[in-house]
Amino acid sequence: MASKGNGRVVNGNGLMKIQTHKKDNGICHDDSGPTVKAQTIDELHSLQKKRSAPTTPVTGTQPPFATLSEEERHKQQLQSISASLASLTRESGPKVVKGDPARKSDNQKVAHVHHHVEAPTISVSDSSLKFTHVLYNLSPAELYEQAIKYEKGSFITSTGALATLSGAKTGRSPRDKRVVKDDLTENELWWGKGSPNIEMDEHSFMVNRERAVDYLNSLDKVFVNDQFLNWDPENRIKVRIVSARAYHSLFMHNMCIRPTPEELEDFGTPDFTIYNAGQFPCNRYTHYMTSSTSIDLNLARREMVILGTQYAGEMKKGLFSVMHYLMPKRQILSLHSGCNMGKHGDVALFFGLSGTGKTTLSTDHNRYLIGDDEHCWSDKGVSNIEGGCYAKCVDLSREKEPDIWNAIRFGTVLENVVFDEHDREVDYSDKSVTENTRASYPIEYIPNAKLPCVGPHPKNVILLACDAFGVLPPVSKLNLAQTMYHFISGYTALVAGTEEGIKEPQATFSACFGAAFIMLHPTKYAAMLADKMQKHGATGWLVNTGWSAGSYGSGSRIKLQYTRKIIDAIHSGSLLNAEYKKTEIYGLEIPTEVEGVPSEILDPVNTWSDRRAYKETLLKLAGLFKKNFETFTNYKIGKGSNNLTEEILAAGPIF
Ligand SMILES: Nc1ncnc2c1ncn2[C@@H]1O[C@H](COP(=O)(O)OP(=O)(O)O)[C@@H](O)[C@H]1O
Ligand SMILES: C=C(OP(=O)(O)O)C(=O)O
Ligand SMILES: [Ca+2]
Ligand SMILES: [Mn+2]
Repeated sequence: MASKGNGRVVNGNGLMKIQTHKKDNGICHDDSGPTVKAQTIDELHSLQKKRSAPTTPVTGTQPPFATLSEEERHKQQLQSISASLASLTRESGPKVVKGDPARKSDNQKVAHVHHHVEAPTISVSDSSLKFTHVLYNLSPAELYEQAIKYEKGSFITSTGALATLSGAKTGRSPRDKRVVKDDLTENELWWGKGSPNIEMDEHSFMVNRERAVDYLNSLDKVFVNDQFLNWDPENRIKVRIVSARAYHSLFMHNMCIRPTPEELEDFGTPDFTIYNAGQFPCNRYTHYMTSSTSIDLNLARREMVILGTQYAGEMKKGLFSVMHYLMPKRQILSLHSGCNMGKHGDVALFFGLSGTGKTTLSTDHNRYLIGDDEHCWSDKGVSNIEGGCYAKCVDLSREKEPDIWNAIRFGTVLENVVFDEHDREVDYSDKSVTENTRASYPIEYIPNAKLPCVGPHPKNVILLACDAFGVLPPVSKLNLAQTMYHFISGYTALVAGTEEGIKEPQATFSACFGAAFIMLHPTKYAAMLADKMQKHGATGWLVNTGWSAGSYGSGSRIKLQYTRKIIDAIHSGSLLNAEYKKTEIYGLEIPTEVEGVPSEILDPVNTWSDRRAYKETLLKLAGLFKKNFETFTNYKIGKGSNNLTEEILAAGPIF
């Protein structure tokens, strides 16, 4: 709208606007609205987006009077990112600039403040002549736009979550994990039978690292997340994740601890860096490679390289492995467990393998959630390693798991789910893509999250096993030796291929309920756990979240509602004072009554119609426990002349 000299006003469409009053009496106000401050459409659009650095990339609207120190800080930060992306063998890396290549103005702005990795020398290859744009700590909204624009299979669901596809891999690839064996790690780490640490040499690592870095540098843009691990401020670890997909960047934004703008300003150089080039395969001619997927950990270089898998859980669990190395060095126990706290400060840990209920049971409407998967137990108490949760969503229902259901909204990454193409309602029962559908959300999406995610020493240590054989009691109270026995065993049972009818359950034993992630020998973690439980008077429990009244195929999974009642009774302390009886073979103490749970299910023998089949199955599983434990019989738990080791050996099934 323009004002003409004669006082009449012309509308945008050229027609005269009727002037009602134009008096300065202040009674009637001008309702035509203020004019915008923009001179052009582009400027107008630029006003729509408020500047909020530093979690957003540097934009062309940066004030011209930016102080030198701020510029210096940006420069240092860019240099740090450039160094991360630099090729270690070629003459130079690409030119790294911050910002989205799709936004021309950004490029121009940054172009004259950009910094090379190194000045090009005599021999220059084409790769060093291009720019790689760095999308640095983008916000969820920006990452949504990137994903939807550029990543096939990205959609917004009816509740606002970002649905993505992880590609060919919909779960972790533990057999493709490699750890660099050098003079230090050779002696420090757990190698050999049962260990997750499959060796590779430094040179092969560098081949894969170069491959990942070259791939990332060949792209127009990469995502960089600078974040933290561990809510214990004294033991916080700075991590950088370089990735090629907005999906990966948003996933890590949710899963790691999000820095405040101030913390990001002072981030400096990371303690650990992940190069995720998951879309690109490793070269199978590279020594130690047995497939085109490789997840490589180099503790000396503090780096991890991912090739040939886009499953995002690989990054989260990869960092967890790093914590399993770093924390015990500081006398801190790292735990594959969920953790929550009651109103009176009573903390419970939930150990268990994938799918046994850590996330489901630690997310409890009546308690504060400290975390669902990865924790540290130090002399001060417990702390969550992560900033988010990663829930299985197969058969998720609003009624049974309302808090997880409600957390699936804007900002949440929904992996591999199936939804209606029009209204985008997710069908959580649909396993067309995979059974391992997942939701990743920031922990504060759970209404009673405990922020900061720390708590006092645990009172209860709950070991979860999904026993598809249906012979373990729904709950047993454990003494310390039994807790150690079951902790080192790390039992659960998987149910094989659901489509092809009924199959035999498959027993899995995974030391410390996380053999895929531990770096040291299991007895190191077990000794620390025993020590801490003893010192702080924690009680151990074994909870079967699996089958009852028969094995998988004839019995059925214990109702979540009953498991929750059992967990409630543990938390309240009422179960500690219940009446107990001892089971045969396993010698487990089982309660005769738990409020809200039918008493007949508490002893599995009562639920099986065929008692002989029960006994056979019980013995079969006991045999598997025994066989698995053989590898540990030569190890001593803890130092000194304690007899815990012998007690632990005697705490397993006896027959
Ligand atoms: N009795 C039960 N206790 C715990 N979980 C159960 C039970 N019955 C069914 N479930 C289901 O099992 C799955 C447990 O998965 P989750 O909590 O994500 O495991 P984890 O975090 O240990 O990997 C969830 O889908 C949950 O709904
Ligand atoms: C992310 C994972 O953890 P969990 O299944 O224990 O939640 C995983 O095992 O890939
Ligand atoms: Ca988990
Ligand atoms: Mn979980």
